[in-house]
Amino acid sequence: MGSDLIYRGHETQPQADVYSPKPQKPWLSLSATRPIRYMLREQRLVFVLIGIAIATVFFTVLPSSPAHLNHKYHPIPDSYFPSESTHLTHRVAYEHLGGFGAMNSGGKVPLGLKRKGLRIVVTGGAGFVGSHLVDRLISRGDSVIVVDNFFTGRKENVMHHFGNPRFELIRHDVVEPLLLELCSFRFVFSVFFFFLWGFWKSLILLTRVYKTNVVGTLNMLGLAKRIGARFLLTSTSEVYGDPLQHPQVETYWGNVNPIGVRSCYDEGKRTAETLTMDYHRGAGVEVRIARIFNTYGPRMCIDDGRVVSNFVAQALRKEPMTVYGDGKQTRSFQYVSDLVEIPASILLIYQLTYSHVIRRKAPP
Ligand SMILES: O=c1ccn([C@@H]2O[C@H](COP(=O)(O)OP(=O)(O)O[C@H]3OC[C@@H](O)[C@H](O)[C@H]3O)[C@@H](O)[C@H]2O)c(=O)[nH]1
Repeated sequence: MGSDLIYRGHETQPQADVYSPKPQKPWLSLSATRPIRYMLREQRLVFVLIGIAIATVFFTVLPSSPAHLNHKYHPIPDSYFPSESTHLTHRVAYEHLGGFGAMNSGGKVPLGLKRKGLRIVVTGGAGFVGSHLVDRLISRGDSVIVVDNFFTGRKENVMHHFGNPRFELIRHDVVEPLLLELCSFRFVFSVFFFFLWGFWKSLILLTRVYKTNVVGTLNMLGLAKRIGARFLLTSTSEVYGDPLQHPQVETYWGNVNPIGVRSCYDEGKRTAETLTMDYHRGAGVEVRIARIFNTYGPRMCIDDGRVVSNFVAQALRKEPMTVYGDGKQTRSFQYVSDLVEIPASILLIYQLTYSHVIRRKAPP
């Protein structure tokens, strides 16, 4: 009976924790429309529309790069290539926008930001002109890989860059292929093979001059093509040979003796120019050719046989200066630091819409 005294009132209480499913809501419930109603109520929609309008104006009305950079192909102007090349079209710098061309090509570099350095391979970079170019490139913030076999180049010309993380030196002869793996970078190549008459005078070395200019240029063009780099050939005024026209303009084809004593250099550079233009026309490699005239300055070899070094050496030894021939020949001379401003700036000119032969020559 005791059990009768037990309170059993709870058995009659409603079961609060019994599961009772909520009624199904329609698919587009009130909670789903709540943000919309909020936006309408708070007039947020106006701000959203204003934002979209600003973005539209920014990305469509204002071009991301200057109009002249939006063209993919441009004819080569007649004034530079009066032969069959005038009818050809070719690629231009800003097609390589994934690489170094992207750096300054769009005109949208925020004010105050420094230019991103280029990655440049300079062959012959330990030589007279090459080392001055390397100095110039490093000083403006570029990264440089010098390739040199030290035939005429000297380690002392670039030693002051040792330890700089933006400088590398490779002992290599460009006559052999250079299998650098440079994926994801866009390098620029400068090729320096200058003719030092006092040095290259034996038969074996004269044939070597030709081979270096031709096979070396071919190898470097192949590398430039493989990695999608811009290529600068440093050519020479000697492609005009013994010119019949003064001053020489880019459209003048020269007067070269193919069997002359210095023809290995003249013809070697002429072939190098031919190869450069063939890689441009046939493979779309973007190229520059700079025809450099008589250059002097620090790091010249005193015995390289050129007129400035010869005269200086003879003056220092208090010997008479030797004037070859009738002495009526003329030259334009330039100081090396003036010269290297030109290739350095060539590499930066993204606005150039055609490959360009640039003849660097001081006024006579
Ligand atoms: O002792 C000398 C040396 C040279 N000369 C004359 O001086 C003139 C200049 O001769 P250089 O040997 O200095 O050089 P060049 O101007 O012919 O070529 C030079 O400049 C262009 C570069 O591409 C060449 O690599 C470089 O040799 C020539 O007419 C030469 O006959 C002399 O009268 N005396």
